[in-house]
Amino acid sequence: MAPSAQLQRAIAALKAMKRLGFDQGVSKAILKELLKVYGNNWEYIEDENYRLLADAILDSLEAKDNGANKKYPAVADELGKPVKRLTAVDDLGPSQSTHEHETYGETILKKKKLVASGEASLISFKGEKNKPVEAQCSHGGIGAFLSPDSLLKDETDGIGEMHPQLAINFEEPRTLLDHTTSKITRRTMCSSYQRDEQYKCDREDNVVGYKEPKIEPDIGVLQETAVNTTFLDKPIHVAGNDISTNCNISTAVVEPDRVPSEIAANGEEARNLGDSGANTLNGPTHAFNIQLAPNKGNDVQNELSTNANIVFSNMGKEDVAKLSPLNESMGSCKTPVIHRSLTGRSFNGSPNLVSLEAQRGMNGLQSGLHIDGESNGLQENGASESSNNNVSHCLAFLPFHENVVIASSPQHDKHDIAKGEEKLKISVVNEFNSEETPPYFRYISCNAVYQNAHVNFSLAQISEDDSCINCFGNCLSASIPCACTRVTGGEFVYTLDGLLKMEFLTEFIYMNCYMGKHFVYCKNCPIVRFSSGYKPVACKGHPVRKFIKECWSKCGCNKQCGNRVVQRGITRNLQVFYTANGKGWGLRTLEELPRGAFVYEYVGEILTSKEFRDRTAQGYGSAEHTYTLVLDADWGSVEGLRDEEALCLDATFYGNVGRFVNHRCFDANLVEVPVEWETPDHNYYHLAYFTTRKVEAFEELTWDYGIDFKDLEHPIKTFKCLCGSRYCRDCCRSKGRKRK
Ligand SMILES: C[S@@+](CC[C@H](N)C(=O)[O-])C[C@H]1O[C@@H](n2cnc3c(N)ncnc32)[C@H](O)[C@@H]1O
Repeated sequence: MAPSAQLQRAIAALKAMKRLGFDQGVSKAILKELLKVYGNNWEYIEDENYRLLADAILDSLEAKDNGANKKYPAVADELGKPVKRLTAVDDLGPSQSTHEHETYGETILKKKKLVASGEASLISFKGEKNKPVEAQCSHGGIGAFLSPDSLLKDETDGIGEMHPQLAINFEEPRTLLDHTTSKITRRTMCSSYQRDEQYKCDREDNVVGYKEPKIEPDIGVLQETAVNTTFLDKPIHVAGNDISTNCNISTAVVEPDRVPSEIAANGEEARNLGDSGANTLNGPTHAFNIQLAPNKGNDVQNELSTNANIVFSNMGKEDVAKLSPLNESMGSCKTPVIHRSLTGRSFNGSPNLVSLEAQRGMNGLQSGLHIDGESNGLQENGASESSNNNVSHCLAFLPFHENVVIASSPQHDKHDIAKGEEKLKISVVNEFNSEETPPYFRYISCNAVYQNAHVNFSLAQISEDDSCINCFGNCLSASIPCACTRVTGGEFVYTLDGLLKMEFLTEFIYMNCYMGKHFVYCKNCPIVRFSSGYKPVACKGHPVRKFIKECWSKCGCNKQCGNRVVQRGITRNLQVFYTANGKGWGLRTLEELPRGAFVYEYVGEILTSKEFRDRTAQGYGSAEHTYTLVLDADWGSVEGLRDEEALCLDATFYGNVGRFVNHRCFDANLVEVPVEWETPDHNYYHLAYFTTRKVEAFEELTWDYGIDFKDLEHPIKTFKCLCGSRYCRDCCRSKGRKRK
C-alpha cells in the first residue's frame, strides 16, 4: 500500500482510539506494533471498529496494572490510563456498526475480561535478547522459533506482553517481514491455515471473544500453498543431496487466462493452424522447478539408478501419476524403471502432477549425450558430436546407466511443437529443405532446475514489502500504484492493454545497447573461474540491469491483474520456421504485434556455471547452435559468488520457443527484459522478450544476444553473424577468425 493510504488509515485508527479515550502516544505505539505483527494487514486492525487495537492497548494497560511496567518501563511510562475495552461481538449484537460505536461513544464500551488471559498464557515479545521466543502454541511443530531481535529489531521496545491470540498471529507475519532473514525454514513459517487453526484452538481454550480473523485472498493462497507443499516437508530448493531438493516443485503456478479475443490468426499459416486457439482451456500452466539427475549416493539416486521413465507431461486437471513400467513398453530394456511422480497443485485447487520420463539409448543406433551420475558431465556415446542429432537424442539428464535403451527417436509435432504446453499451438514450417521439424528437444513452458542451481522460491523469502498484500482485483485499476512497483519507481510498467509502457521500453532498449555503462566486477568471478580452468583471471564485468517486478500469488490481486503479464505465458500466435539465410530455424509471429508487446519468456534448464562448463567440456559446445544464456546474479554485492548462484539458462535439451529466436545486431525487434515475481533473489530472473516496435505478421522475431564477436574466449560460442542488419557488429570479422 502506498504510504499516503497507510497514513490515512493510521490517522483514522488513532482518531478512533482517541474517541475511546486512549492516549494518542500509546495508541500510536501499539498500532505500530500491530501493523508489524500483521504485516500491514489493516483489515484485521480495522475490523470491528479497531477492536484489536483497542484490546491490545487495554492489554498493555493491564500489563501495566499487573506490574509489567516495572519490567518494561519504557512502555509503562507511555501508557495512559486504562479506560475501557470494546465489548465482544456477541455482546453488541450483529447490528452493531462502527457508526453505532461512535454514536454510543464510551457508554457502550464495557470491559470484558478474557477468561484465560492470565500471566501464564502471555507471551513476552521482549524475551531474552538473542534467544528464540517460542510461541505458546498447542500444536507441536507449528509454533515458531524466532529471534525477536532479528525480526522485530529494536522496534519491539515499547510493547509489553500480548495475549496468545495476538501472539499466535505474530508468528507468520514476522517470518514474512524481511527476506533478509533468509535462514527461516518452512518450520518457522506458520501458514495462515495453521495460524487460524491455532487461533481457533486458542479460542476454545481461552474463551476469547474475538472475531476470528478473515482469510484474506493472499492468505488463502498461502494457506493452499502450505497445504500443498507439506509433502515436501523440507525447505524448497536447498541445494544438496536432500530428496526434496532433488525432486521438488516450486510454487509458481499460474492458471492461464483464456486467450485474449484480440488474438486472431492472420494469413495463410494462421489459417492452417486451424484450432490454434482451441487449446486455451487446456490444463493449467505451471511454473515448476524440477531438479533432475540427483547426485549419486542419495536416496533419490538410489531410486533413479534403476533408470527412469520420466516425461514432462502437460499437466491437465486430473493429472495423476500415470507412470507405467518402462520395461513393459520398451521390450529390450532390461532395467527396471523408477516412477517418480512430483505432485503440485494449481491455485485453482486442482491437483497436478509432473512426471518425468527419461529414455536413453545404448543400442548403438542412437548417438546420445549422457550425463554421468558422478561427474554430472556429458558423455559422448558413439556417433559424431557435430551432428544436431546429438542434441536430438539426448532426452534427459539422468545418472548414466549402461542398461538403458531408447526405443525410438521422439519427434516434434509439427502442428504444435509445444505439445499443448502453451495456451496456443505453435506450428512448424520448413519451406527450404526436407527437415520437417527441428532436432528434438523436450518442450517445457517453465524453467527447470537441472541440479545444483540455487533458486530459492520460498514464500518466506518474499517480504511483505515486496508484495501488495492489501490489493484486490487488478492493481492497475487502483488509484495508487501498489507495492510491487517499488523497483520501477512507483509506476506500473504495463499499460491497461498489457503493453510495456514507452518510457520503460526505451529504458530497457537503452540498457541492452549500452550495458557497458553499468558493469560491476567480481573479485572472484564464477564465470571466469570455470572458463579459465580455475586460473586467476580478472572478471570481465557483468551488466547491472533494471528489471520488472510483477505481482504474484502472495499479492492480494487476482491472476488477471494487469501487473502479471509475463507469468501468464505466451498469448501471441507464433510459428517456428526455417530461415532463408542460413541461420537455421527461427521464430516468427503470425499476427501483427504492437510495440511493447510481451512475446515469450526464454525457458530452459537452470544450470550452475560449473554444470554448464562441464557440459561444454564434454563436447556439447560443438553442436551447431548454442542455446545457453547467462543469467543475472547478485554480482556486485558479494565478494565471491558461490557456484550455485552464478547461473545459466540452457535450452539445448529442455526449452520453449525462445530457443529458436535468432540474433540481430542492435536493431532487433525484440528486447530482453529481466522479470521477477516469485523470488526476490537477484540471481534468478525470468527473461522476457517484448517487441521494440510494431512487428508485422510473418516477420522473423530477433533479439540482440549482446555478443561481442571479438571475444573468442567467451564460454558461449559465437557464430558468423548473418543478421543482415546495417549495424551488424560482425561485419568486419574475417571468416578465418570464426571459432572452431
Ligand atoms: C538460440 S539459437 C537460435 C535458433 C537456431 N537458429 C536453430 O536453428 O535452432 C542460436 C544459434 O542460432 C544461430 N544464429 C542465431 N542468430 C544468428 C545470426 N544472426 N547469424 C548466424 N547464425 C545465427 C547460431 O548458430 C546460434 O548459435
